[in-house]
Amino acid sequence: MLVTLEGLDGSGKTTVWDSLQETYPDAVFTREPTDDSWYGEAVSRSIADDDADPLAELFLYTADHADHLSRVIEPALERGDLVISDRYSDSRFAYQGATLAADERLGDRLADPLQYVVDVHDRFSIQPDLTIYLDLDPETAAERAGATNKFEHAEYLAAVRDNYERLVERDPDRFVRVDASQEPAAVLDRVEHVLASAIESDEYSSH
Ligand SMILES: Nc1ncnc2c1ncn2[C@@H]1O[C@H](COP(=O)(O)OP(=O)(O)O)[C@@H](O)[C@H]1O
Ligand SMILES: Cc1cn([C@H]2C[C@H](O)[C@@H](COP(=O)(O)OP(=O)(O)O)O2)c(=O)[nH]c1=O
Repeated sequence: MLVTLEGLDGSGKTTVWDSLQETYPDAVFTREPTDDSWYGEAVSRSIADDDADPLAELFLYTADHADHLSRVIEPALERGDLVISDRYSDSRFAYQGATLAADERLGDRLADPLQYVVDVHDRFSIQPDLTIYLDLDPETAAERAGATNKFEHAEYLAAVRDNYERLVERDPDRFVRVDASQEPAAVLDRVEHVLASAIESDEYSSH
C-alpha cells in the first residue's frame, strides 16, 4: 500500500513522517526529492539555483521520480510492504504547476500547466492509495519553513496551495485533509487515525 504525505513547505510533513517510523517500524519510509541518488542530487542543485529553467527543473524532478519508482517504490509494493513517502507526484503537480504558470515564456503556451505536469506522469507513474494532505495557510507555512529556498515564499506557496486544492477536488477519495495548524501532537494523532483506518480497510479488501 502506497501512502504519501503532501503539503506546503513547513506544513509538518517531515515531523509526521519521522514519528510514524516508530508506529510502523516495518514500513518503507522514503521521500521525494530522493536523498540517496545522483538524480536527487541534481534536483538539490536545481532547488539552490534561483535561475534554474522551470521546464528543466520539472524534468529533473520527474527523472528522480522515475528512478525512485523503479529502485524503491515498485520493489517495496511487490513485496507487499507499506510505503510511506514524504512528498510524491502531487508535489510536482502543485509546485511545478505553479512555477510553469508563472513563467512568462511558458505560461501562455501551456493552457493548463498543472494538467501538463499530470500528463507527463501518465503511463509510468503509480497512483498512491492514500494521500494525507497537511493543510496550512501559506504565511504560517513560509514562517515555519524559514524561507530558505525559492519555493518557500508565501506568495508562491499561495499558488501552490491553490493547485493542491484543485488536486483534492479532483480526487476526493484519495486525499484526506488534515488541519496542520494544530499543535504537533494533534496533527500526528489525526494522521495516525487516518492511516490506521486506511490500512484496516486495505487488509479487509485484500482478504
Ligand atoms: N504542528 C506544528 N505546529 C508548529 N510547528 C510545527 C508543527 N509541525 C512541525 N512544526 C515545525 O515547523 C518546522 C517545519 O516542519 P517540517 O516537519 O520540517 O515541515 P515540512 O517537512 O512539511 O517542510 C519545523 O521547525 C517543525 O518543528
Ligand atoms: C518532490 C518535489 C519537491 N518540490 C519542492 C518542495 C520543496 O520546496 C523542495 C524540497 O522538498 P523537501 O525537501 O521535501 O522540502 P520541505 O521538507 O521543506 O517540504 O522541493 C517541488 O517543487 N517539486 C517536487 O516534485
